Amino acid sequence: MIKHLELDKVSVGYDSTVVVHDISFALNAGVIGCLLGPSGCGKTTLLRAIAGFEPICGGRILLEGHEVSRPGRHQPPEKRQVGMVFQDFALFPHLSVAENIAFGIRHQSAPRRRARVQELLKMIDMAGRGDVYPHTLSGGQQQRIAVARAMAPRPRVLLLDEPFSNMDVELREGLAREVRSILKNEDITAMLVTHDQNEAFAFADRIAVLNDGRMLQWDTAYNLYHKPAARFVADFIGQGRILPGTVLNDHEVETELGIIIGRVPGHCERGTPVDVLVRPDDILPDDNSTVYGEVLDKAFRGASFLYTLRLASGTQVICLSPSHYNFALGERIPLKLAFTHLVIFEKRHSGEKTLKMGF
Ligand SMILES: Nc1ncnc2c1ncn2[C@@H]1O[C@H](COP(=O)(O)OP(=O)(O)OP(=O)(O)O)[C@@H](O)[C@H]1O
Repeated sequence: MIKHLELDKVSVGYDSTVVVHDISFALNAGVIGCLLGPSGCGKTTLLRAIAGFEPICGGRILLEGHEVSRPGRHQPPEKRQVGMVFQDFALFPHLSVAENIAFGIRHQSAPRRRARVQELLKMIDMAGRGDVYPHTLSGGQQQRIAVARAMAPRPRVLLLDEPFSNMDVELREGLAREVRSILKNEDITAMLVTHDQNEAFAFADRIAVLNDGRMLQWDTAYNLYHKPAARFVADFIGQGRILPGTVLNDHEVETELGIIIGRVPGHCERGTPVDVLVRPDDILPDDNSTVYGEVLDKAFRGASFLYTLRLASGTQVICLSPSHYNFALGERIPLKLAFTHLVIFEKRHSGEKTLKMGF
């Protein structure tokens, strides 16, 4: 399988300050990746290095197997055949929708150009609207046109820098899903930058979680949620709380809620104190249980309630339950464990080192 985009220990800096350290991952043809992380973690810097706008100070970047960046040498952006989509669409206001899409293929023959524009208009669900001007369209329509324009020359890789962050929150996920299916339709290899995990989950096949210029995990959305490789990933992705526990053996951890079964890393001996990650879907109300939590807060989500519960020790956990369990604030509710993945970390006071999680 050809690796369309490959980063091999890439570091990027400004002047003498390195802001992105040792990043390695690869995208096969047609795969959509994402750089996800908080503000200032280096996402845009890395995307700009892939596009060729920033030189790198360590490692190598390869496009379709060809080296395009290494320290002291890099191919300019216009030679890389990389498409870019930006947050502000950057459409040309004086050009029609069709002319915007045709911009990157203006050197092709008129019949080829027309055919490609019609094909893309159809793909973005705007067939017959090629003559209108961008300002008459919604933000979502304008962003789909920006994507079509970037796709027109069939780039090796399409890079998208926070393309949905100008949209209303309710529209973002839907648009991310729509654009994903447009890219998948043409088998485009792409890389998205975002700080919004819902967008990342809706859009990407593989996600790199970055913090402070370092990549902590390169994985599927499912694994980032259920098998976080570092405490930061566990905190940043999804909701969850930490429950103190004690290792009993290589497959059991004892907690206040009962014994949790999973794979415990080999170096954790019996008696090791650990922090157990508890997701809202790891706990359920159960009338037959003898362990209780007091309802401190509840949020109605239609099909479900999200309860914040205080256990007897004072530890708080979150419980996502079907909405027919309608408990009152202050009520004590019986709970059972519904763990499918055991994720444990060394106690905070021993530093941020992650125990390889068991699951
Ligand atoms: N042109 C520049 N010169 C010097 N430092 C820069 C420059 N651009 C970014 N930085 C620094 O590099 C680090 C990473 O910035 P970058 O913009 O890549 O982060 P980001 O994750 O994309 O953040 P955001 O989500 O806020 O856009 C930050 O500390 C930032 O201050």
